[in-house]
Amino acid sequence: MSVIIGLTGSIATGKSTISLMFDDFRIPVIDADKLAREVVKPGEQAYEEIIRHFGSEILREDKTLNRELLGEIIFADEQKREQLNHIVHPAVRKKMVEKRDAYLQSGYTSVVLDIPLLFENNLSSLVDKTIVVYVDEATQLQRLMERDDYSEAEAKQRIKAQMPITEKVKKADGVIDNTGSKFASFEQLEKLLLSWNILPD
Ligand SMILES: CC(C)(COP(=O)(O)OP(=O)(O)OC[C@H]1O[C@@H](n2cnc3c(N)ncnc32)[C@H](O)[C@@H]1O)[C@@H](O)C(=O)NCCC(=O)NCCS
Ligand SMILES: Nc1ncnc2c1ncn2[C@@H]1O[C@H](COP(=O)(O)OP(=O)(O)OP(=O)(O)O)[C@@H](O)[C@H]1O
Repeated sequence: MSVIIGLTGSIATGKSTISLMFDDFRIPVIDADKLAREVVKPGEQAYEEIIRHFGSEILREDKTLNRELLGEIIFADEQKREQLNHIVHPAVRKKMVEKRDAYLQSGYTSVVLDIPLLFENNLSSLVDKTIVVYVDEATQLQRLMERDDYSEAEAKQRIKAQMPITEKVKKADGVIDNTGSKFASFEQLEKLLLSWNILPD
């Protein structure tokens, strides 16, 4: 029997950090953020739609998307964020399902979908179990500011664009508290997978 794991959390709580650890269990990970970058490459349908909605000012000189500028726009304006989500999310979802099914067909019995907005977008039906990567809000803010060099205001704006991490914890089947060391988080992941009887493929 196969198990699809939905890995989520809030911005900068450590999803990517935990997702790398699945390598040790030989469980493949499908990264929604990565797919969201692929579907907006020049020539893709979502790329054309973004230009129609946001204008060609949203492009860099080399015609690729100016992600920094688009981020500034959509995290400051909920309506614009919804417009972008409406363009990008269906394409990401389609690619995720295709990749998930390809892994299952090739014999993997466990697959991870790393989806930042899993609960916001009601995507629980795509997975069998959910893991939320948690850190307290002060740690989240500090790690986000350090990683992306954001001001406190910029970081808070991005945190506010998602469901609070405490709400996500309530919805999770399993929680990894990533406030401590990466090794402590790895141990929690290992324990969780064993408790679900998920062994390396
Ligand atoms: C606005 C964009 C261009 C900014 O790009 P940038 O390279 O700076 O950030 P990146 O894509 O690495 O996202 C970083 C984190 O921001 C958060 N985030 C991204 N988009 C959103 C959104 N629409 N709503 C809430 N949080 C978001 C996620 O936690 C994500 O992990 C980009 O985030 C984007 O295209 N967002 C829309 C697609 C989306 O929702 N992606 C997230 C999951 S599919
Ligand atoms: N246990 C930890 N101890 C110290 N730093 C950590 C730990 N886990 C993650 N970090 C750091 O915190 C930052 C955020 O982690 P990461 O990029 O994995 O978060 P994310 O949830 O994937 O973010 P996003 O939602 O933006 O994709 C990174 O700089 C990472 O190196």
